[in-house]
Amino acid sequence: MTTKIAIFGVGLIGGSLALCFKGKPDLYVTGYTHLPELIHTYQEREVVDHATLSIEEAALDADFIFLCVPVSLIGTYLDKLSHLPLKKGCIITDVGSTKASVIAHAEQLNLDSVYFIGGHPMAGSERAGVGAASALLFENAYYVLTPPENVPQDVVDRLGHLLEQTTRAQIVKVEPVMHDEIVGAISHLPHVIAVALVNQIRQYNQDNPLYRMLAAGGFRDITRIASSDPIVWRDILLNNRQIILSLLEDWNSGVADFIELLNQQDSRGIEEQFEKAGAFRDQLPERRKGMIASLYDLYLEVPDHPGIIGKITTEIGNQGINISNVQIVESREDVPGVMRLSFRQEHDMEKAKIMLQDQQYSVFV
Ligand SMILES: NC(=O)c1ccc[n+]([C@@H]2O[C@H](COP(=O)([O-])OP(=O)(O)OC[C@H]3O[C@@H](n4cnc5c(N)ncnc54)[C@H](O)[C@@H]3O)[C@@H](O)[C@H]2O)c1
Ligand SMILES: O=C(O)C(=O)C[C@]1(C(=O)O)C=C[C@@H](O)C=C1
Repeated sequence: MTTKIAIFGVGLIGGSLALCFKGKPDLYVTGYTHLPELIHTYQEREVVDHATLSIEEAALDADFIFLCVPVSLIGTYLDKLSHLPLKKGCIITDVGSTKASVIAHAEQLNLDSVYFIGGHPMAGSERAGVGAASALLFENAYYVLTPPENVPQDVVDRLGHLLEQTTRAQIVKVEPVMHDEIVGAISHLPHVIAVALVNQIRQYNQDNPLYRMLAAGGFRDITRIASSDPIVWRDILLNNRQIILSLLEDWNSGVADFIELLNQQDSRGIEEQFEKAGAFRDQLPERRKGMIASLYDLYLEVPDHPGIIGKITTEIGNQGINISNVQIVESREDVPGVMRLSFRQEHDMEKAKIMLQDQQYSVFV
């Protein structure tokens, strides 16, 4: 019998889940979007079996519903679904980066013979949208589930089994408030710090462009996540604000400690900070999945000619090479624009590189 899965919000996470489910025996994936223009994109990229603008069409006969929209919209869609005659036994879950408020919202609803189980895959990227989706995103990552006590174990197992089989992630159960505290510290706080740091340097750079020019590995390593989606992160930070505010107080006291060490010229104290941090960081689990490696990037300088982007992408497409994402990284009047082409397969990137170099483009990986 076919298991029907509805995905609301086929972006980075929803699209990656869709790619994990699609094509597996007896699974049928429907993608819901509120934007008509995205229907075509989903079909073109073949991420779902069917795409629709109708909540009812996606949800009414679904066995599983995944809410993969920004955090502030999860409650809105839960409300809408709670008024529909969903299939008996349907499991609704979400992928939101915060859990306590979502669970509290679901508990207030009168869900009749359907279940809500909170979820959060601990994998992602600074990229957004279906173009960045990858079937490999969750491989070996932890996938948190926060099942309410009144949901029977066999129902939780049904969701866990589907996810383990298709995403190859490892399921872990965590209580919602503890989830928000821990994820606040290891994910939300780092995003705030990265953004504040980049904005600090951005201001210095306004007076002296050497800042950006000389920025090397250290700055890039600590700031990748500063390029994350503003709407997704606005929602996460506002939703988890009490916990993040308290974490920022601790952060301030860590900064104050450093100021003191420098004021005192405390060499041993500074060494100790690095020693303690290094010892802890070295114990982090090995990278557990292919997140960034799931996309292979090629950069090329493009002259400022109308239609140049279409020309390049069409020529690559004509060679049978699949591009996963296209982005203009830089466009100023006095320098050529830099175009980033992302590929899911390394051999696609290599083929495109050779083709573009043959055409005298300046290409770098
Ligand atoms: N980005 C990450 O690294 C990451 C990791 C784990 C979980 N999450 C969570 O996953 C969820 C989705 O984030 P994402 O990174 O995939 O973002 P995304 O921007 O790539 O995808 C969001 C999707 O929601 C859709 N959407 C936006 N407004 C909508 C509306 N009003 N109605 C219906 N659909 C709407 C968008 O069209 C898009 O398909 C968020 O709740 C986020 O907290 C993100
Ligand atoms: O690797 C990244 O780019 C991410 O932002 C992934 C990340 C994280 O902070 O680790 C971001 C948000 C999530 O909810 C889970 C994972």
